Amino acid sequence: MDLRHNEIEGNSEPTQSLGQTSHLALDIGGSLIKVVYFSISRDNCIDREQESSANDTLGFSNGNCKHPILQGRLHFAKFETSKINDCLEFISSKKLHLGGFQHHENPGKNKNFIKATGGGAYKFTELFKENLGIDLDKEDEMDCLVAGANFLLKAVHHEAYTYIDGQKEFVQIDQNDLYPYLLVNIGSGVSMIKVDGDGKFERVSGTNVGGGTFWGLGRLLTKCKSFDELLELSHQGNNRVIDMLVGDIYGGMDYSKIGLLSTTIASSFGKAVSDNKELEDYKPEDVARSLLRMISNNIGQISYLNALRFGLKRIFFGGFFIRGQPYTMDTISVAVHFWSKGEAKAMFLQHEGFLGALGAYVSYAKHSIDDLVCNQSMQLPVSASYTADPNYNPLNGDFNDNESIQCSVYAA
Ligand SMILES: Nc1ncnc2c1ncn2[C@@H]1O[C@H](COP(=O)(O)OP(=O)(O)O)[C@@H](O)[C@H]1O
Ligand SMILES: CC(C)(COP(=O)(O)O)[C@@H](O)C(=O)NCCC(=O)O
Repeated sequence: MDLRHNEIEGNSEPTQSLGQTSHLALDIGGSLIKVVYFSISRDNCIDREQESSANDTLGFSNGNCKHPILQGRLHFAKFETSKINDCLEFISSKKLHLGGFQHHENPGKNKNFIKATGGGAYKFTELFKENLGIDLDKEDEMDCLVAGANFLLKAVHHEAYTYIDGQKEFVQIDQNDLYPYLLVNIGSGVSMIKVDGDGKFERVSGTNVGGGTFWGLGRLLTKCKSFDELLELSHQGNNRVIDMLVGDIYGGMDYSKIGLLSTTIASSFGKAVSDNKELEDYKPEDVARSLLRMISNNIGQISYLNALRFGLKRIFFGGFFIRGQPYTMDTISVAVHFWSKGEAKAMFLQHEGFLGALGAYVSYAKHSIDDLVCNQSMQLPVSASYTADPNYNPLNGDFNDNESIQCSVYAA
């Protein structure tokens, strides 16, 4: 299934007004390739020369102003890593790879590169070279996850939100009170990163029971052909058909002495032990629901324990496993709330799956201008405004269906 996101209305084609003005960064993960690219929505470079002559910088070889602030949008797309050729075709068809950077020291050598992170940036280096003629300039995955999260939490107005008991509430983050926090990225696997500042972090834990586990086990147990089909099934299922509840063990009663309600799951998939049924005797939707609950609950608990280790009160969950799905977020939120006795708070991110790709994108900015002959720097603004489709509700759909961030790119 083509995961290509629908092009946002309006001028989403990269324009050529100042030479190639589309920038591209990739996060090639175990399950999904995430693509972030910038394109000018209109050619209104505001020349910063009037603002400050402090910068002695390269002029634009074919632009009409030397220090433009380019108004544009950050676009997001994702592809299954197993269908990497779809991603190559997408990049090629939009000429996104042509807006790249050339190394200053070899101007004669057309050595185009784009920023990439994730394990696939190593695994698919040759494929990108052969198909698009570009080098993948690799950035560390953890660096990018943290840089992407910090950028979003500082730059995007409605980025972080809580979701519990069916209620979604955006959280305004005070930039002076952002750190420390725990970042839990639920991808194929799960990384748990204590973040103390820009570029100051430590990966403190992780688990191999992650998004790939849900997708892999779910596919085997339900015969689903796609992740979306598995997710849809889990919406319809009833986990109590298969999960053994406290009440199933205590004759319908709570085990109140240790604070367990009769409806609390005592043992995931525990009923399958005694029901004397085979897999095909269970509805696939009930299996999918129990699996989603088990994995989400497990991640929520491990996350809380790591937050407890370091006295962290805020846990931000990212990664495409979440997909803004109410049941997933509610399960994680309830787990964190229950185990922390309300001390810790689970929060989610609008751009949950694009943390790494955004981190790779902003890493262009760390190159000094001496290293690059570039069409524009990657200095992203602190105050990108989030331009959402008015009909978009993250609780119903996938973030990157028709979403983008309105932003400006400052030329150094
Ligand atoms: N369309 C999809 N196809 C496959 N997996 C998906 C899809 N949407 C969400 N997922 C979930 O997201 C996980 C991958 O999340 P992601 O953050 O991209 O991690 P990675 O970097 O390992 O690919 C998958 O393991 C799966 O659980
Ligand atoms: C190896 C990874 C960082 C790769 O990231 P991903 O592609 O899963 O987003 C991640 O899969 C992971 O942290 N796995 C868990 C390893 C552990 O048990 O800590």
